[in-house]
Amino acid sequence: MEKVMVGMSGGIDSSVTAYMLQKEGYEVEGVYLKLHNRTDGYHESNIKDIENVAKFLGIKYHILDIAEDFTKEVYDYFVNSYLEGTTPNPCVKCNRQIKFGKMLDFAKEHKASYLATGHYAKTDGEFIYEADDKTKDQSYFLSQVEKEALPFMMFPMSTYKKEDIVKFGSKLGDSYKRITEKNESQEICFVDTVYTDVIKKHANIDQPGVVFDEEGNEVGTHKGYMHYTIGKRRGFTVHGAHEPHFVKSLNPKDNTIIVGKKESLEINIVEANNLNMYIEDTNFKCTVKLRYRSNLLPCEVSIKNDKASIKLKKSAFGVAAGQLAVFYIDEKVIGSAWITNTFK
Ligand SMILES: Nc1ncnc2c1ncn2[C@@H]1O[C@H](COP(=O)(O)OP(=O)(O)OP(=O)(O)O)[C@@H](O)[C@H]1O
Repeated sequence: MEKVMVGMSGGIDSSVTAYMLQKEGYEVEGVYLKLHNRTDGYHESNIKDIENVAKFLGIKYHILDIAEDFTKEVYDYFVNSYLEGTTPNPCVKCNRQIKFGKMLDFAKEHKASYLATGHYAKTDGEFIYEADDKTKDQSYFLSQVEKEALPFMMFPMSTYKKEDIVKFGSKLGDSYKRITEKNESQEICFVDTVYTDVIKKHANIDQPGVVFDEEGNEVGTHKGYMHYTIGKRRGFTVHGAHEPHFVKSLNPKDNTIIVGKKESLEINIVEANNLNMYIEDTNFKCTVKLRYRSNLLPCEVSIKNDKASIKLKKSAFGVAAGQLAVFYIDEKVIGSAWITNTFK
């Protein structure tokens, strides 16, 4: 029997994933990653749920304490990005380094042929594709996973709707029902409220500063640059403005922000580095997502010296350095790169 290691979070998707793979005839084992050093009962509660599911299915489960790696690769990067005035994407880092890095290594060490998760995405071992449930699709977050990892990945949720998984799970017995009654996990697993609450633990974010317009005129005040991301339009003052103003850039060095009217935030060219490509081509046409919840924008990409220059067919608004540009052809992810600069 082929073995599959399932990354189990204590949530419904990964719990149903384990059930489905067992029904398909795989030998299933689970692994729970302790990603943070939390002492508030968070891990204990997740592990209890996993234990119940494991008992119900009659499977083995492991606990892997990976908090040190997670802190270094994901958490510190997240905090530092805000200090540097960029907008991070911790889930993308986690998928590459932790879930399909360290957790995959763990699965292989335990002689599993595959690592399955409850992500909403598809893979054929060569590429990643959007999931059928477009409202839950997580292909964006998976696009930095190394090409070498793809043949080992399984996403049994790929063709399902989240609501159907919840309905299905609630009928599987008490251990599953309990999980469906939990609150949905938050978007970023270590952010309980808002990102600024996390950053506050590491820096004094409430240091008022000056707001400039694009011509360099002092036009107002703000609460501290770390409160803002590109495209934000609230929480700062612009004296005498009749139209809404948006954050155009953040300057950590002197704690200033530059704001402009909507049209001044429109950009046509995006530069990105640290590429992770699933194709060999260096000049191609495709569509690109410049943040998770954005539309697919038609573009032309040219890659040179591990840098991508992305020429958009139509201008985009509020594109932030630090976010990921993910390249698609139809539903297929062909690669991704981290945004460094944008130009009109
Ligand atoms: N702490 C963890 N340990 C092991 N695997 C995890 C952990 N957190 C997440 N995963 C895996 O990654 C998948 C996607 O994570 P995400 O945080 O998006 O979960 P989710 O959408 O809330 O899913 P679930 O309902 O399974 O929690 C999960 O379905 C699970 O397979």
